[in-house]
Amino acid sequence: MKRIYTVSQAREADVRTSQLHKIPGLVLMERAALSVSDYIEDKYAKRTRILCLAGTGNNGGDAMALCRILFVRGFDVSYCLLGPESRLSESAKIQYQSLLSYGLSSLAVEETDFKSFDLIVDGIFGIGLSRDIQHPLAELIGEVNASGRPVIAMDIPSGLNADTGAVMGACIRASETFSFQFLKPGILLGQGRSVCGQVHLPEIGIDAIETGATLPVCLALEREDLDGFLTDRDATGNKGSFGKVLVVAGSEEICGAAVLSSQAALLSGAGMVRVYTHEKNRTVIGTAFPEALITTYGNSWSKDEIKEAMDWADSILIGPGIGRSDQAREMLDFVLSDPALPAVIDADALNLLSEEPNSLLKPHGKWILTPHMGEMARLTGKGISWLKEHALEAAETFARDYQVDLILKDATTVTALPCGRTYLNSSGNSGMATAGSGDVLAGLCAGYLAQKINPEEVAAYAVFIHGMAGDLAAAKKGKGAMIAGDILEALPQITRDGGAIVAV
Ligand SMILES: NC(=O)C1=CN([C@@H]2O[C@H](COP(=O)(O)OP(=O)(O)OC[C@H]3O[C@@H](n4cnc5c(N)ncnc54)[C@H](OP(=O)(O)O)[C@@H]3O)[C@@H](O)[C@H]2O)[C@@H](O)CC1
Ligand SMILES: Nc1ncnc2c1ncn2[C@@H]1O[C@H](COP(=O)(O)OP(=O)(O)O)[C@@H](O)[C@H]1O
Ligand SMILES: [K+]
Repeated sequence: MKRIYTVSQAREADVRTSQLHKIPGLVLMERAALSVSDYIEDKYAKRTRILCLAGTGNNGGDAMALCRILFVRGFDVSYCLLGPESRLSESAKIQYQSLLSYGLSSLAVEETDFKSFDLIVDGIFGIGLSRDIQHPLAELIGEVNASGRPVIAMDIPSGLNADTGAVMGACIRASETFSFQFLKPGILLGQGRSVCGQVHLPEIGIDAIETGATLPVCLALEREDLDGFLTDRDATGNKGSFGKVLVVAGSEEICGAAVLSSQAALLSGAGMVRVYTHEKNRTVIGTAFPEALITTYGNSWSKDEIKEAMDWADSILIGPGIGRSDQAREMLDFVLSDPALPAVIDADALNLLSEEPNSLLKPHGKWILTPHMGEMARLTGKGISWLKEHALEAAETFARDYQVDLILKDATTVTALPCGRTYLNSSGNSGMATAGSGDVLAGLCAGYLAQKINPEEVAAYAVFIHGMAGDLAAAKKGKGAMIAGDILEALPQITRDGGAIVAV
């Protein structure tokens, strides 16, 4: 599991390390530069022409320290200092003076042809970027990007907001990013994934900070974390003991969502799935998914029937394809009046809730909400572009205010828990932007909930596994051709192998 630190958390960790362990910032800077120079030495020949672009802050200090180390190691390296000497931070000034002592002075940037270098190092801005980049640096960044040369970004590509992933005026498009010690949210959110390239996380000796109510922990799951998630299936278990899922899905006009979500619930390992749907769907669901139990309603639905199904179930999923009719609203109200049943609330159920979000405030147990950005916009009244720039904050606030697990689906899905812990998902790909993909995720969540597998963290793990299945589907079919059924089909490939879950 990787830690993700916001700018203020990264700064707090730096200060803490310096104060508690008496390690000066210069030592951390040296280690940051060493981690990149070791990498360059492994990957590039000594004749490689390298240009380090250095701003006046500590990010520039990192780049100048790197320039010195590479020079001492025999590389053909130069640097451009992008700003007056008078603006240099304390540590950057020391790095600059050290370079001068080796006889290395800064190239004049206006006379520098970026194309004449084989590798460019971006140390213009790091986490200290505080406003939009403007002329002339914005044009310079454009020229670096247009040069077509590989770029290694120190800490974060210059111009990327480290907290949100928004591009601030202009942004370096890096082929590789060395994020020192901790990931930053902006590397995964917003434009981060498209401008960071391959991300490295070198240890440079910064202490992890203790995090509490004021500092929520943000994490990224990795494949190894799944080892402890799915426990061995009890050899003596039966279909009743492996969890029963009630899926309230589909309506008179819509059927596919019910099939996809209920199949995902069963493929998660749950013992039984019962679909509660409109009678018109019985034949289609029975044919497409003969393993499902099916209970149907017609023009009117029966409270007794759905209550009986809820009493039977260990978890419920409500929403995919239920529409926004009065009937759907009544069913949703009834289902949510049972605080004991763990529930996944998806799709149309979220749209219905957005008409009266206060109903989320009534007492409840485990509720997982799975909005995409459009549904989140309706739930919160905020615009989609605002939400995209504030995904982390929006998800954390919603989870805390309504005491629900909030899965905010996007290219990088944010899962926020009411306790303050948040996950940014790193699996998955753009091929998953295909109709029905979200239904599969909702079914997975309900399936794991019914099995009572690590209920606290189940939402984040389901998102990660869903993304892994999407990656397998993309490998097999291609991102353009894969459909939600391919994600379903890939789920069984994520299997246990000697205690470790591996994608085969
Ligand atoms: N501390 C540690 O222990 C370690 C820290 N490390 C490194 O330090 C980095 C953080 O360094 P930092 O705080 O000095 O900020 P940095 O990103 O260099 O930029 C600040 C300068 O930019 C300026 N500026 C901002 N926006 C601007 C704009 N749009 N256009 C123009 N100017 C703008 C700003 O000016 P001001 O806002 O004050 O006017 C200031 O002069 C971090 O990312 C990592 O690489 C590593 O060495 C590991 C150990
Ligand atoms: N570019 C992308 N990269 C990774 N995952 C994506 C991307 N686009 C969409 N997804 C994932 O695909 C799923 C789409 O869900 P949703 O929008 O609810 O689809 P639907 O309503 O059609 O089922 C979500 O889990 C989302 O995180
Ligand atoms: K940078």
